Amino acid sequence: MMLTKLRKFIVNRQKVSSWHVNHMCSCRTGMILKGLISQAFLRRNYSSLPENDIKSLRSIINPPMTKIRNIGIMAHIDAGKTTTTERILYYSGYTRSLGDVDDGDTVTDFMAQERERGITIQSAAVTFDWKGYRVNLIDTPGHVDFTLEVERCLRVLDGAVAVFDASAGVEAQTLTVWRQADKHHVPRICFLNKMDKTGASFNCAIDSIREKLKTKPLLLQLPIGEAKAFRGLVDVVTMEKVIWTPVSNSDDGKQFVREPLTELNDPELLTEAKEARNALIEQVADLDDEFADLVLGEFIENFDLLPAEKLHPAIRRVTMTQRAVPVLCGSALKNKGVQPLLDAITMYLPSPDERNSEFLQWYKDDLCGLAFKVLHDKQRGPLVFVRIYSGTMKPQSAVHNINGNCTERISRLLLPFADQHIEIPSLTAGNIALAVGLKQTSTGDTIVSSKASALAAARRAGRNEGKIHRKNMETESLLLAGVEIPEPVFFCTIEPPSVGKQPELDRALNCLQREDPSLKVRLDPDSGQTVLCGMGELHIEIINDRIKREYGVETFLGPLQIAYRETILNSGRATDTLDRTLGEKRHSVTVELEVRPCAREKSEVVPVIEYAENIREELLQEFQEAIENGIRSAYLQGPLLGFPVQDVAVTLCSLTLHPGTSTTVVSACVSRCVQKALKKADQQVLEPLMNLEVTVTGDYLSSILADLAQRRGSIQEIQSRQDNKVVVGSVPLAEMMGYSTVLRTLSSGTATFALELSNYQAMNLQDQNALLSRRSGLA
Ligand SMILES: Nc1nc2c(ncn2[C@@H]2O[C@H](COP(=O)(O)OP(=O)(O)OP(=O)(O)O)[C@@H](O)[C@H]2O)c(=O)[nH]1
Repeated sequence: MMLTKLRKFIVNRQKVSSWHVNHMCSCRTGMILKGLISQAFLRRNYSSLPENDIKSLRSIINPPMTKIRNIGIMAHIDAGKTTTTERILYYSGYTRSLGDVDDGDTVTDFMAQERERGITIQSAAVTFDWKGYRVNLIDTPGHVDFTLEVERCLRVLDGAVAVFDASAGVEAQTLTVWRQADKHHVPRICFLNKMDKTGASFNCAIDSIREKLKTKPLLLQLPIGEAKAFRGLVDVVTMEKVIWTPVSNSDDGKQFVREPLTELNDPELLTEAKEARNALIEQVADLDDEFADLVLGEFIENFDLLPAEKLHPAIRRVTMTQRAVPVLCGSALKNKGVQPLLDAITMYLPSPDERNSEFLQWYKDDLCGLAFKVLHDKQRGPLVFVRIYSGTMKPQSAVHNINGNCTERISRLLLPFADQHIEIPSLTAGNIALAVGLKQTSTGDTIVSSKASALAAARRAGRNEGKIHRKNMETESLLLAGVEIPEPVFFCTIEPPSVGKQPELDRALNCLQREDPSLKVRLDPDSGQTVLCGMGELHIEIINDRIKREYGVETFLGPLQIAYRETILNSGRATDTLDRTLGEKRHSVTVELEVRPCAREKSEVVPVIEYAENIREELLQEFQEAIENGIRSAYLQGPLLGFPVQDVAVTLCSLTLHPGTSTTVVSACVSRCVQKALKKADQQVLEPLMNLEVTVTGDYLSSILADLAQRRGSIQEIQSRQDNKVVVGSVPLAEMMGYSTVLRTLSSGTATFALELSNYQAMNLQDQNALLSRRSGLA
């Protein structure tokens, strides 16, 4: 019997490690302290799922694809994603008590650091059932430092819920995440949370969604009361009033009353709701021809006669095609509005088979999945979250990793139910699985059933396009698109307490890198020290913290430094020869090349490579690759300070090769020659320029502006948002070290800020000289 095969065991959350980062800060000292105090509650016990839920597993192990929803929750820091997720798990029966972020006992924020800091650092996947639907929910972090984590999740999601603080409307990070969701064409629903909060305004929040997100909000609900008076909502589609009232001393929001809105029970609200419904019908008819035909044909005289059952599918169509976004409201903290949100998720967001996945035709029924997250569990080793796109995944089976070109064995397969992992015998397409035993798989890898299956799919893909692919192109075409990994902007050295501990540190860094591709680790060629490169101060701080806590290695961090870039202001030309005899063989190459400035749209360390006409035609593929490798390696270390070079084009003017010269010698000579040419040009240091958004109450605005002026900041605009001012501008990263502490002091802990890389800009001569002197130890 299926049930007997289910072995249930508890995951000790503190042993499960994981990862993420970014740079946005909230001044929530009180909350952090509360989190620390609540350490005693960290081991909240979820040892048994309610009996009914265990039974329901029989049906939900492999539900029909149409009944699956892979959903992400995304938002700005503090909008209430974690609180909303907790309520969702509670109402769907997967937890027995309500977790509280402020008490540090939520299910999804399970890393110790998260509980202490009261923030969501890494996204945790949670599976649950709601009214016959299987929902896989990913709680994503709201900090800019963790943008990559958000994007990685968006890649595997079919729909998302954007949670807003109704008193703040659209905030900085929401914009970033919204753009990411646009990029991945993820249909969305908006949830205006915190309707109970002082300053909450449904209309202002809607206006800001319309203006800032440039989208069309579909008002499916109206709030009944705002701020302290918030009691419930009107379902505009069904014209029902939904009220949460405490039942027998319990205020957990499980019970609520849904009743038709009538002239008798609330005439004013009825008029308001009728207007909202008519506007909604017109708006949807404008966006959907099928619905427009229906309305024009049967209901043109009286929209009131249009039944909810006819409106729902039209709303679903415009949501799925991202022509508009349904908006709902509530207060997760006060336990209002979450169940209708769950209904909307199942009703309006797509199932896996409604999303376009072109490559699926090549895999047919063979297994194809994307590893979108790796966690390290001390007992069970790496736990890999896999979104299965086609075929079936089974424990005790081998799978082939296309990126790593290796075959591995899955020992067990788990479903992540709240904070328990349930062992399952198989999982089919559309689901999100947790695979145990994959030791080589990293975040972003594509997993298939075997190498032969990958090749068969490659042949189908090749045939489809009517051309023969080169071997590596075949493989590439079968990879599920990964996530763009942003360049780290901070770095610092990291050392173990003794040389003997270095292997342990290396092992820890290896594991952390598999989890988090935005963490880069390199060896300083001059000092031999290990260097950590990350996305923000918080990123590096958390990595260091995890190495200590989870891997037991005491570490010493060097001072945090900025990742500058270098470029040139005019062209430079150089010639170089490398002539070596190894054994009996002579390797000799002479190169002449020119470097010149070449502005690019994006700040990328990707060289533009050109060839003089006569060279290109005669050049063998292997030598072309050797030349380009040489140029790329020269780009990694600029002539001024050894930072990567950008916005420089290289033209290979001439190349003389002695027959039999190895490609390694060619690469080395080209690399040296590029360095020589760069030195001949006028060089320039580029510094990271950050987009900054500070939200502050009016009283503190002037001191914050004065401080930014001293930081070489430039202010683009100051917006008003409720009682707050939002300062939007840009500032060099070098001036933002320790800004969270300064901001906390300047604003008595009330301000928040978001920082995100804009681009790299030239330093002025004075600052550049000061930097060069500092780096050479002269100042
Ligand atoms: N008034 C009010 N406060 C809320 C509501 N929902 C959450 N909060 C509070 O807002 C704060 C942030 O809530 P979280 O759920 O941690 O928000 P988050 O979006 O997960 O935050 P990060 O993980 O740090 O990005 C906490 O103090 C919550 O108690 C709500 O509906 N109303």
